[in-house]
Amino acid sequence: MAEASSASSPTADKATASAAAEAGPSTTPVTQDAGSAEGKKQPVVVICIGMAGSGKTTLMQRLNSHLHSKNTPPYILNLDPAVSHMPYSANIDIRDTVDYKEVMKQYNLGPNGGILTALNLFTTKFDQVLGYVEKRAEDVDYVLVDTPGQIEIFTWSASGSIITDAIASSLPTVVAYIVDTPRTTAPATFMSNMLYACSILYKTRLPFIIVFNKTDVQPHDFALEWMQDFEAYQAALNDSARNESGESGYMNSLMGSMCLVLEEFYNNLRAVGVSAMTGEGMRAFFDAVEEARREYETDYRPELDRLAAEKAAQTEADKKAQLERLMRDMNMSEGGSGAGGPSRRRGGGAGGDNPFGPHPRNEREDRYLDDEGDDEIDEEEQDAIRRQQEEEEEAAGAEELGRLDVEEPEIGGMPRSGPQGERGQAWPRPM
Ligand SMILES: Nc1nc2c(ncn2[C@@H]2O[C@H](COP(=O)(O)OP(=O)(O)OP(=O)(O)O)[C@@H](O)[C@H]2O)c(=O)[nH]1
Repeated sequence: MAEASSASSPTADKATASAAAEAGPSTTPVTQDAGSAEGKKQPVVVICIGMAGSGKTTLMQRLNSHLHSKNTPPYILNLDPAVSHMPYSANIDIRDTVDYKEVMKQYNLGPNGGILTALNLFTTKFDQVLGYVEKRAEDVDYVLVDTPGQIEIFTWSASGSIITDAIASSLPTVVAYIVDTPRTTAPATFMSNMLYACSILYKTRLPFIIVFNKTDVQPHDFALEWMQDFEAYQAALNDSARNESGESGYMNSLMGSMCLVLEEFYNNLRAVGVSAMTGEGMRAFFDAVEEARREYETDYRPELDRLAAEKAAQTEADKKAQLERLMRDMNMSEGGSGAGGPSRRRGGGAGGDNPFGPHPRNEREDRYLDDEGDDEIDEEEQDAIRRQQEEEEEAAGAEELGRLDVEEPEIGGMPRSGPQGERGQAWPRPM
C-alpha cells in the first residue's frame, strides 16, 4: 500500500518531513514504559473530531483495519449517536445506551439538539466508560474515539470538555482534527476550518494533529503552503476575491489578518495528509500520533499533575476550614452562648432536649419535637408533611432515570458494549 503522504509540521521543510515519514515505522508500538510514570503500559487515545462529512468514520475504519493488519487491534469508542452505518465494531457504542431519536421526541428537539443532548446524557455515565477503557489499557496500544460531526460539542458544549478532560486525565490523549481537503481549497473555507481547529485546540489544550483527509481526490500541499507562507495565502485570497467580485474587500483583509494571528497556532501544529479511502498516509499519521503522545507526556501530564496537586491541597484546606467551623459551632452550643434559635425553644441549650445532637435543630426537627406530646398534628401541618414526602419521592424517581449502566458485551474475544435488550432501548425509557 502506498505511503505517499507527508507527515509534516508546517514549519518544517516539506521534503524533509516527507522523507522522514517514509523512513519511520508505520505503527510505532507502544512500549512497556511508554506513557506512564510508573512504567505501566498505557495506550494512546486518538479522538477524531471534524465537521460532518470530513470522513471521520471512514478514517476510523481505515485506522482499525491498519492496526488489525499490524496485529495491534485497537479499542474503539463510538460517541456518534446518529451514525447510521458503522463499518467497524465498536467496543463501546453510545447507540447501545441512548436512542437519540427518542431523545428528540421526549425533549422536543431537532436532530442537532437531539445528538447534543444524547451525548450530554451519555457524558453522565462517562466514568463507567472510562472504567472499561482503563480495564483494557494493558491489552491495547490504541484507543480510537469517533465523534459526531456537530463540532460545536467540542467548541462550546460542556460534554465535549468533560469527555476530553476525563480521558486525558487518565490516558495519553491526542486530538486528530479531520479536514475534508477537497472542500478546503477555497481560502475562506480553509480559514474557517482552521479557526475551528484553533478553538478546539485551545479548549482541549491537548496535543493536536490536523489530518487532511481525502488526499486521493485533492493533495494537501496547498494547505501546507498556506500554513507556512502567509504571502501564498494572501495571494490565493486575492485571486479568489478577484474571481468572485473583481476586487478584494473587507472579508479579504479580515482573513488576511486572521492568517497572521494564526501563525503562532500553525507553528505548534502537526499536519498530515491521508486518504481514508485508499489508506495513503497511514505511516505519517501514526508517526504524528507517536510524536503527539510524547508531547502529552512532556507538556500535558506535568500540568495535569500540578492541577491535581493544587486541587488536593484546596480540598484539604476546605476540609480543615469546615472542621474548624464545626468545632466553633459546637463550643457555642455547649456553652449555651449561641444566639437564640430553634434549639433554645425547649429548655434553652442544645445537647439537652435535642435528640438530634448538639447542633441547632432545623425547622422540621423542631416541628416534630415541639409536637411531641401534643395530641394531634393540625391538618395544615399534615398537608405540608405529605407534600414534602411527595416531592422527595418525585426527586428519587427523577434520579432513577439516570441510573442506566453502560455495558460492554463480548465480540470476537474482546468485550464490547451492548444492549441489555434491543440497541438504544435502554435509555431514555419511554415515560
Ligand atoms: N474520496 C474519498 N472519500 C472519502 C474519504 N474519506 C471519506 N470519504 C467519503 O466522505 C463521505 C463522508 O464520510 P464519513 O466517514 O461518513 O464522514 P463523517 O465525518 O464520519 O461524517 P458524519 O458522521 O456525518 O460526521 C463518505 O461518502 C465517504 O465515502 C477519502 O479519503 N477519500
